[in-house]
Amino acid sequence: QKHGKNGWKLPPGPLALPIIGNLHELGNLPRRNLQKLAKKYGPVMSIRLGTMPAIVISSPEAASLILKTHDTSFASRPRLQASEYVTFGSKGLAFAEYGPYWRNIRKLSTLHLLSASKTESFVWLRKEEIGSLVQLLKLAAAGEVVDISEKVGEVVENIATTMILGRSKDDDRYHFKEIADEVLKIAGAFNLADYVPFIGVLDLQGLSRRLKKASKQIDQILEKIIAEHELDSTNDQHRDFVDVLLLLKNKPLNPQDEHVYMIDQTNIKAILIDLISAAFDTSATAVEWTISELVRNARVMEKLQEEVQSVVGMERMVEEKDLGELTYLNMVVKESFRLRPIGPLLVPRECREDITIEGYWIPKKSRIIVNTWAIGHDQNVWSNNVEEFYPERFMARDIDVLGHDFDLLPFESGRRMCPGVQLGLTTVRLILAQLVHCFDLELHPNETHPKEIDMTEVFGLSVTRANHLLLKPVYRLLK
Ligand code: HEM
Repeated sequence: QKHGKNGWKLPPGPLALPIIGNLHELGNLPRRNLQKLAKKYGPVMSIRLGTMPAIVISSPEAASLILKTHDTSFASRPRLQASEYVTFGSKGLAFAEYGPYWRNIRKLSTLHLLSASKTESFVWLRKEEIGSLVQLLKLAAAGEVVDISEKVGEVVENIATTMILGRSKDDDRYHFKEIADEVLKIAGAFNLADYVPFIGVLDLQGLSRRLKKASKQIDQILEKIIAEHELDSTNDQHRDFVDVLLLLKNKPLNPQDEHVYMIDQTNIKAILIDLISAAFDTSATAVEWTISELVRNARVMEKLQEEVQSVVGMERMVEEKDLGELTYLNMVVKESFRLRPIGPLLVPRECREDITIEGYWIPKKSRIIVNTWAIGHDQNVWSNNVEEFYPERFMARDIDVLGHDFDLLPFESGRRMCPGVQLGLTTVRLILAQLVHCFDLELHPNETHPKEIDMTEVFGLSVTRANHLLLKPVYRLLK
């Protein structure tokens, strides 16, 4: 259907095939193919994903219309098979339908886990975990090649699991990383079950099978964790987020709501796995891509090391309180988000009502895809050196990453904006500053030139490195 009420038309877009719509045009790198199509059809483009209408947004102005001017109309999420399986019927936070349940869960996760003051209260944890990473690399610094991706992944995992789940008695950190990676890969795939339900049941991509397996594993681990917490409920000195949720179990989330929501064991598991998956991959991936770019761009690496050295000196490690003074580091992180956004197509939203924007009709239930990668690679928004890793471009442009500037949206903007932004930014900046300050990161002996570093990507809800980043750390502090 091309027309809405009063003859309003859908935004322009490519012709859609029967049944599959435009799914065949997405290819292995959907963000690039969608960018090419948007160059032809415009920044508000209409496509069909199987039987579902979708709107692709590819300019800062159009993103501002969707995420700011009409934010409430676009603040829901589609029901994806991945979130149905993994978060027990989308009962978590990230894929919950817009409404009072989502609002309450978001509020309580922010209050008890993600607010600026909560993030601040875990300074000791980041110091301990990143400190252990430095010690480990120092031991290897005699010339060994280190799997930086794995080590950074472990640090981020330990920080997130300790904040959310507390410390396990036997120090078994539950090994969520692989499961979280798998879940995000599947959630980001264009799953036929979500778009052409009658073909989806055949599970031609094998995604349903993988989801069932992951969901079973997640369930078993979370049941174990919750049981451990219930046994240990007398100890209220070290209350973690699971304890907070257990205290709220089977009680009304907000007695003033018209429909009063309670959280039971299933809701608790859904909220936990949602937060764990959202926290892991994102921060670790941001660190990996930024280090990869720094090693490829020796000039930027040197300038960053000089900045940290001038603020911190060579006698000690970086402290979290130093971060505010590291302005070049901030530019480096922003440039990394621009060039290699962690979520290039962000997390899909769903339109809650029929609406007309800029004279175009957007039908209720349309998927909204914001192509932040296309915005970051648009020469009209930046300049003609968009492919270059050039942090200095932020010297002349006072752009923040907190959703006020639609040119750069790593955490998106509006009601569904990432609530983990403080935690994510602090963790990413601190790990980066510490690694480049304590070590010179040299190439793997098989790579003779920095530009040879393999930068192959795997597409998912977040875009990760296909192969681990292997480097040789050489300790450089005086102590
Ligand atoms: C560098 C790190 C991170 C990046 C780049 C990032 C990015 C994003 C993006 C793009 C979204 C989609 C927002 C939208 O659709 O409007 C999102 C949502 C979300 N993020 Fe993050 N994130 C990061 C770290 C974290 C951390 C550490 C947490 C902590 C648990 C977290 C929790 C969430 C949650 C719960 C949502 C869903 C919010 C909702 O639907 O209401 N993120 N994130």
